[in-house]
Amino acid sequence: MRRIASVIVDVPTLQTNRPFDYIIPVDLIEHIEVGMRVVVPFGNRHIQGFIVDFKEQSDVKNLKEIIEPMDVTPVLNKELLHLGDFLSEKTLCFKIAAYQVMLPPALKAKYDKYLTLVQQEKSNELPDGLKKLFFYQNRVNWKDAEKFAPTSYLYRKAREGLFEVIYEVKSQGNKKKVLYYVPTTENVTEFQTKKDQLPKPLSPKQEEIYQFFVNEFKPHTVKQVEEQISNARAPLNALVDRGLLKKEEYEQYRDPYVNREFERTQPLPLTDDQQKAISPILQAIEENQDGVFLLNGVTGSGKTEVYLQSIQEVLNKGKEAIVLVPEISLTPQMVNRFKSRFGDLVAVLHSGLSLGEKYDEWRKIQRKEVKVVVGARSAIFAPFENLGIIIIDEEHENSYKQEDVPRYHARDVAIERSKIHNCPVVLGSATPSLESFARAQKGVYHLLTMDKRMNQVNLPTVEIVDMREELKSGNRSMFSEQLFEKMQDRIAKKEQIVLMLNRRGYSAFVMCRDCGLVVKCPNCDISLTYHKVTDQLKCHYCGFETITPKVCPECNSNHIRYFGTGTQKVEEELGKVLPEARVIRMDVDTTSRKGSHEKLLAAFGEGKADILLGTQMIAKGLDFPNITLVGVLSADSSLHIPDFRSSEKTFQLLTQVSGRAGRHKLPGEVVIQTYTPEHYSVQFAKNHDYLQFYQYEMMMRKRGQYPPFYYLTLIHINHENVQYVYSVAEKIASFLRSQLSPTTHILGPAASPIVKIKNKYRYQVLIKYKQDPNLPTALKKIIHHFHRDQIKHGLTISVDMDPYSLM
Ligand SMILES: Nc1ncnc2c1ncn2[C@@H]1O[C@H](COP(=O)(O)OP(=O)(O)OP(=O)(O)O)[C@@H](O)[C@H]1O
Ligand SMILES: [Zn+2]
Ligand SMILES: [Zn+2]
Repeated sequence: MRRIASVIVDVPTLQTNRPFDYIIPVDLIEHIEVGMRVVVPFGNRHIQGFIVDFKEQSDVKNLKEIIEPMDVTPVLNKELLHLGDFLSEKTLCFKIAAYQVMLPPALKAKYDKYLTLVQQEKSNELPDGLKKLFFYQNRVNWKDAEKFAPTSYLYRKAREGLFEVIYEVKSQGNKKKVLYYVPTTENVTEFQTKKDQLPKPLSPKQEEIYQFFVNEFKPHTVKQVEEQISNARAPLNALVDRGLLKKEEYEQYRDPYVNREFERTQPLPLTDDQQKAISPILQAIEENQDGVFLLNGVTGSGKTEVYLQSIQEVLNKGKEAIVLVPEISLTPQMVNRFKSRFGDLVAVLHSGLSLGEKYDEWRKIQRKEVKVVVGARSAIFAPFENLGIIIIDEEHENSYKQEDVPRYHARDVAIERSKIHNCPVVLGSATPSLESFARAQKGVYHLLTMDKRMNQVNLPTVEIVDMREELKSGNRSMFSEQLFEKMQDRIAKKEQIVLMLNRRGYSAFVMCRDCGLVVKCPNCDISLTYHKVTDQLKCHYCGFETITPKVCPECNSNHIRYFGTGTQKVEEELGKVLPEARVIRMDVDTTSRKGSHEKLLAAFGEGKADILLGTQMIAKGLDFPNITLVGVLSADSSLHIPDFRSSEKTFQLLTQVSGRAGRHKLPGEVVIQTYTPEHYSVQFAKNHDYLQFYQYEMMMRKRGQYPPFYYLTLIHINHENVQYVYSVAEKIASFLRSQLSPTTHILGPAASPIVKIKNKYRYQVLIKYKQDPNLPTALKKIIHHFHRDQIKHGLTISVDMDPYSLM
């Protein structure tokens, strides 16, 4: 008899990072399963927790009882619970944080629980009160339902499939409601009586609609009525006035792609290159072999088709697939390729969806209504139970690493899941991360190469322009002569242009020309970003906002103005020098509204603009046949970020954006403007030479003792008092020196590149090591030791076992 449940409670502290035992109430014993969430008493509160195990007995006396289950079916299956342990080991996070990150955010927010009646035909079996509730609504609040039926009855029937339990996030934010016209009586007979008792007869049109409701006695929308009766709105409202109908709003099932039609595509005959690349993948699928394939295919080599046909094989075997793409390239273009091939079998998860939409997509996965998930990082936790492949497109992207707790990398989770499911992982990129390529070179990953573009199309020719020379020869514009001439040429030929402003770690700021003051955030050590539309200055770390000062706060000069070649400024300049060009601008400002990203790209795809101007968000994934020119306005700004990966990032960005040109029949050209033309990132990008870049960069990494030669761990220590931060950081560093191997390097403590965020000073200790078995224990000891100070004094110590941002 399972009498006792072990529960991980939702209190993220060191003391609670272990299961607590609770008694299962007798009437719930048959409903409760491992992986469900429950409400339990904890101290004098009621909190959430996850059941991780059952026990016959407990060593603890006076156990409390579980108050109620929150789920009808487990939200975490056995595998996901295991992944939770894996995450908590690997990233040193609390278990509860690991479980939470695997669930859609709607399940973490405050919500109401509803029931919907799935088996309509059985409505007669319902207890009377409940029957009435369902008569009027297609969903009933759980609390209301409990007034008419015992809780255990509701759970039992839900498990039998009579109801479905739905969680509705309480915030009104993004709910989609639809207006229904509802009969005001309980049944048709009363409806007819009520009509007969009306003082005046119905008009012919009203009569028609009345009959419509008699025939189908349930709530209808205007649209539903108008499928049979035209111009129904006015008479419907008249029937409301006359008391036969009432208006009610219900929420709709939200499918973000519901009104989109996808033309079905068929598999393309593969080229020889694609054939060579896919066959070991298909073999691994066939033989249920885990293993990692690194698909290194140049831009436009047809990697997507390799993914699609691998997935087809997986589906043929009755299994499921996860495809991760970077958030920013979750463009409709990418999504369409999967939807067009696999139709309704595809669920899409990205940050543009509302909480409710995300939850709906997640439920489709859980209920096995879909077989393929295309999504950003967190889609790696899709609750599939029969995975046949995991694909990570643009595997070099930093966005696969989560910067918050739990600080996991989706690639690591993918590999862990592939071992459980005995399925392959495919990492695809034209510019793989150094770490992955090094593993492939060592034979840890299986390297697959596609070094030619589709249909013998050449990679675009790349011209490097030294902007220092331009300036010397008197060109003060932001466009070099070469780029400007080519832009004129393309506009005349009605071909399209992509202009990228490399803004990594760089944005418009306000500076005083007299005293040099840059306006900074009062809470954070970072310059405020200028937003032209609102004429405001904003902090990207803490959200601080202020209007732009008209005089310098330091010296009172009125020569204060905004700097930085922001996209807005380029747009203005284009308006002056190429007034005939139609420009679409894409940056954080123009894409902040839901769906705007996709609208802008669609417009560009339809040829409604000559120039697509944007930040690095336009560098990836776009596949438009008419783009024949790519211009990069400032190749170097990403080179000067204090990060050992800045050369790699620059090379990747330049190669990716170049890859947008000349992908189909028309040949492509690229112009890269730079102040450091001699830099190897720029030079190797010019020749599309990944291999040479790799070799050179590996040499640099070896010299600097950076990954992939060394592993890194970064500890951040934050507090309002700078002396206190420093002394804690000192203690941590010297403790580590006493514990770790002599071959491990401990750098710091040092002030972080961003010294202050949200009024907290930041110090860091960086650990570089090849192998250090004592490291996890030493780190855990540090966390234990400072635990009290963290809670009491607002100290924060964060540990990142694989940092991608060293700021
Ligand atoms: N076997 C094939 N036959 C004909 N066309 C193909 C084939 N495979 C792919 N294509 C087409 O080639 C183009 C480039 O393919 P795709 O976009 O997949 O490249 P990619 O390798 O993902 O490039 P990037 O890394 O730049 O995104 C697409 O328009 C695609 O439809
Ligand atoms: Zn000044
Ligand atoms: Zn700030």
